[in-house]
Amino acid sequence: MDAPRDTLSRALLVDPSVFRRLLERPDEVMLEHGAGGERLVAKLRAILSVAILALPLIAGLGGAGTTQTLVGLALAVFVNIVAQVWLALARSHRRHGWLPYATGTWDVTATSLVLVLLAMREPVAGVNSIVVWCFYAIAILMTALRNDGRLVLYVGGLAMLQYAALAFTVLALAPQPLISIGYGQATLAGQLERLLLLLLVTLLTCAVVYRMQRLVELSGRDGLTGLPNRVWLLQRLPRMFQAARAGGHTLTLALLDLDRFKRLNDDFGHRAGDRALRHVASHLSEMLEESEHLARIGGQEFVLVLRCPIGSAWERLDRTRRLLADIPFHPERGTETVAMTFSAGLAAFPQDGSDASTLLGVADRRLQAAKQDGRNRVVALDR
Ligand SMILES: Nc1nc2c(ncn2[C@@H]2O[C@H](COP(=O)(O)OP(=O)(O)OP(=O)(O)O)[C@@H](O)[C@H]2O)c(=O)[nH]1
Repeated sequence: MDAPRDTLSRALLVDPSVFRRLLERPDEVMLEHGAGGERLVAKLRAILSVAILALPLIAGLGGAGTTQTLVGLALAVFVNIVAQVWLALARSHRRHGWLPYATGTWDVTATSLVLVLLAMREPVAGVNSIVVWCFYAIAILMTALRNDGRLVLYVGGLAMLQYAALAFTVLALAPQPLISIGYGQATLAGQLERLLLLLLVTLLTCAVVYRMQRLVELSGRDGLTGLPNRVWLLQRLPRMFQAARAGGHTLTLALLDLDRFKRLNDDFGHRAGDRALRHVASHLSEMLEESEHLARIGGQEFVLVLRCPIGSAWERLDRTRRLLADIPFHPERGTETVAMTFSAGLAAFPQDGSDASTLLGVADRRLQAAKQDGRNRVVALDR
């Protein structure tokens, strides 16, 4: 399935993995930011549509016929109504996955329709107007605000297809040569250049979206262990809670802190401490099941999000604690082994709280109790 995509991306001198990533569904946080981008685009469209109302009025004052002015006015009102509908949908609380595709289709098709109207009056105007043609490029560029590579490729592809159909129809049907004082001469080479420019704008917009996705991804990773970090966790937790509520299942948050980690750093140095953190991270990762997460939220602090009730979470984590303590860790070559242990506090969603800060607060209280009780233990209940 990937072979044709890979060939295409190689032909465009793009790493196939970049192309594949652009065709993937962006993660929830990117889509959430993209919904904000959709609102911004909807506002811009609404403002631009109001400005379009002035065009038939100016034409009327400039001597255009009454019918022509009224038709222009009716079209401008229609454009405004549609813009207001898009704005209302973009502002609604529910996120509509189809909305960016519908508005992208509208932006491109509205541009094509204006060019068709121009071409009906004067063929060369339809294919040589710079101002109207630029709206294709604007429609493509605006997809960058929605953070979705699939949308950029769709809108860019649609713009190229519609413009190619219009340009070749006009070139084939209109009397030659296609020339006018206001719009110059329309040639096949000129039209191919315009299509190439649309392709370039699409690829550049793809590059912007890809880089943005990479930046978001990097900002959510811990450089030492490669695990998700605090930012990642806090952004995703509300969605995880929503999904748990919808599915009617319990989640357990575990806040873990390595025991006497300062001593390990002091005795063997920071590099040994870093290796210990990676050692613990890889061991904790092994206990995760599907749709469970492990994040490093601070120096020697980790959070586990487990998809099970607090009782089974306690059993699983306590088993992991005992196993970790039994695995020999060599802080340095030739030195004796050190037992790595941790203390942890658990909190259950929705029983102990229904938001991240409450649950982390409860888990922290229990973690502190575990430390006070002598460390190397998991606490699931308040004393
Ligand atoms: N090597 C290394 N050390 C870190 C990192 N982040 C934090 N630390 C160290 O972690 C240690 C944390 O020490 P404390 O907060 O006093 O806690 P502790 O020694 O683990 O003691 P308890 O939590 O009470 O068991 C400090 O020495 C920090 O310098 C890191 O990324 N790498």
